[in-house]
Amino acid sequence: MQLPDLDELLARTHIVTLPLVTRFRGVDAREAAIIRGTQAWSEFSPFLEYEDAEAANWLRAALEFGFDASLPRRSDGEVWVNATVPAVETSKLDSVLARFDGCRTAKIKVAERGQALADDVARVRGVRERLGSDARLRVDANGGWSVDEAVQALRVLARFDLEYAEQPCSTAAELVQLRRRLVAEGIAVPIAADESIRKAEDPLEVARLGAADVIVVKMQPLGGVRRAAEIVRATGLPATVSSALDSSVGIAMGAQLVAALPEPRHDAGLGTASLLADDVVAEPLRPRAGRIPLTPVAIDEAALERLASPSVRQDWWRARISRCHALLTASAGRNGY
Ligand SMILES: O=C(O)CCC(=O)c1ccccc1C(=O)O
Ligand SMILES: [Mg+2]
Repeated sequence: MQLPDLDELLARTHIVTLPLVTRFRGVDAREAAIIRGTQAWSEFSPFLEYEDAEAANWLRAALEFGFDASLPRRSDGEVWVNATVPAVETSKLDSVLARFDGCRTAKIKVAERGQALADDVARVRGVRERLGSDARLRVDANGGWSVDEAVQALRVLARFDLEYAEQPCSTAAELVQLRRRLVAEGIAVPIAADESIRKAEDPLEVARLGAADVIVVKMQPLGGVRRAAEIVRATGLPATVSSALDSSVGIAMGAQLVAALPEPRHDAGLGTASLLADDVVAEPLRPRAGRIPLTPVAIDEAALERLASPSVRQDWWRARISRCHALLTASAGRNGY
C-alpha cells in the first residue's frame, strides 16, 4: 500500500473532541482525528500521553483502514458486544446499563485508585443482580492490583462467577505468578491480558510465558486489522476485540477485526459508543439487542463541525500526525507501511 503523503493526509483529517457521558480513564472528553480515507472513514486516536513511537502504530492502523484497497471488508452481519461499566457507584448502575441494550456480557472496571475492594464487590454484585445469572461478567483492573491483592480480590469476586479478569496485575511475570496462585487456591477465574499485549515490545511474550488464558486485542494500538489478527493467530489464544474508547468510526474498524478472526469469539468491547455523549456519525454504533452492525458508518459532516476541537488542539494533533507519519515513512522500507 502507498502511504498518502503528509499534505494529503492532513487535508483529509478532522480533529474532534467527543464529550463522554461518564468519566472514563480519568477524562471527560476524548480527542480523535477522523480521516476521510480513499477506501473508508478512519480514526487515529492514541491517548494524549502516548509517545510518538507508540502512537505511530495507531497511525499505521488508521492508514490501513482508510487507504488500503486490499484489506478485506465485511458489510453483512453483526458483532456481539459487551456493556462497559466504568468504576461508578452502584446508584449509577441502572443508568449505565440502560445504555447497553440487550447486552449479555458486561465488563466492569475494578481496582480504581481511591476505591476499596468493597466498592468493586458492590459494583460486580449490582451488575450480577441486574443482568441475571445467564449474563457473562468480566472485570478489568487495568493492572491495578499486586499479586496478593489480586488473589484476595478474585477470591471474593469469584462468587459472582466471572468469565475472566482482565489485566489484574501490570506485568506479564505477575500474571504468571497470579495464575499459579489461583490454581493452588482453587479460585476458578481465567486471566485475560490487555496492556501486556498492546503496550508490550513483544506481544507474543504473554503466550510464551503462559501469562493469560485470553488476550484482549485493540486494532489501533496493534497497528491494524491484519497485524492484530496475526498476533491472535500467533498466540493461539482466544481473543476479545475491544475499543480504545473510540468514536463510531474506530468502533467500525474494531468490528472488521472481529470479522477477520476465527470463531468462536468472545463478545467484543465495542459497545463503548454508548459512553460518548456525542459522535461523528448519523447513527452511532451503540448496541441494540446486544449487537452492532458491520455496515460501513455514515459520517455526519455537521457533527464534524460541531465537535471540531479548539485550534490549539488541532495544531497539536496535526503536529503529532506529522511526526508519526515521518516515523512510518522512515520504516516503510521494512514494513511496507
Ligand atoms: O473493553 C471494553 O469493554 C471497552 C474498552 C475499554 O475498557 C478500554 C477503553 C479505553 C482504554 C482502555 C480500555 C481497557 O480495556 O482497559
Ligand atoms: Mg483493559
